Amino acid sequence: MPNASDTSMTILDVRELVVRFGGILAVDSISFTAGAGRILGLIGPNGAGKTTLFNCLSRLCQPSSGDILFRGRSLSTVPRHRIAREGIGRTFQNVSLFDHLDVQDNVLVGGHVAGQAGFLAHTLRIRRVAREEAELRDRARELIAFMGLSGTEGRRVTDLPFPLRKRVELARALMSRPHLLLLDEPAAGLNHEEVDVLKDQIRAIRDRLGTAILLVEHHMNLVMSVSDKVVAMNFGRKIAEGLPSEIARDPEVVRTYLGAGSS
Ligand SMILES: Nc1ncnc2c1ncn2[C@@H]1O[C@H](COP(=O)(O)OP(=O)(O)OP(=O)(O)O)[C@@H](O)[C@H]1O
Repeated sequence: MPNASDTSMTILDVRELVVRFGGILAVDSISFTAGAGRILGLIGPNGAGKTTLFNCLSRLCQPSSGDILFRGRSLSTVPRHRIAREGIGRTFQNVSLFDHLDVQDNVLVGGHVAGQAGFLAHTLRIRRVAREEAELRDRARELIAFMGLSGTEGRRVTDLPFPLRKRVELARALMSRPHLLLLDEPAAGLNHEEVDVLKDQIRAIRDRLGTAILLVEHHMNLVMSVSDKVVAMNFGRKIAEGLPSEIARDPEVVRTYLGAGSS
């Protein structure tokens, strides 16, 4: 059983992070760590600051102060377009795929951010690129199977039901072999059976690929059953941090969130 306070293998170290939007303090001096190969659940009611924090991790949002260390290095100077190369992958709350492409090509897109050959080399079609392409295709095939999408490779993503589109997005995020995967409400729009499948897939990403996951989610059952550690937020502040069982009985969490009619 992982220990929530074990920081010996820290992959993410959020230090006194503050984000202001004009007069609004969206993130109010948040600090926490996430372990390598562990699942961290981030919960809180609407407006708690989860998305803002999440966006800082993928560099879509610039903190007002504080720092985020990823694998011991500050993200403060990493430009947004380099974040995948740094080893951070993400999915979006509203699935974001290339509608005119099929499943395989959508997944392949995720591999090109991590490719070594670069755009010019791709254009010239040199041998190294051909080899790299073949490797990427193999990996895409593996991940498509891993996400239970075998047989859909040639289908346009717009022809797939929503739960499968979400899986395509996950497979694409995994193509770059992220050390940390940011999942923004992956259970949104899924029914009970689909959430059960998602639970298994999230655990498999941790256990078989060794990827750390930061999970922002309103679906309490999902968060509590897959997370190794949970951080609870309210009004931009961290109100609790610990094992799911500790968070579930934390009085402030119960008062501000769990008692507010969650799933
Ligand atoms: N771009 C922005 N400009 C101004 N205020 C913002 C902006 N983004 C977020 N906020 C405010 O910051 C606070 C935190 O919002 P945030 O979206 O991070 O919360 P959240 O926990 O993700 O909520 P939800 O669960 O509804 O997605 C809210 O008061 C919100 O209105």
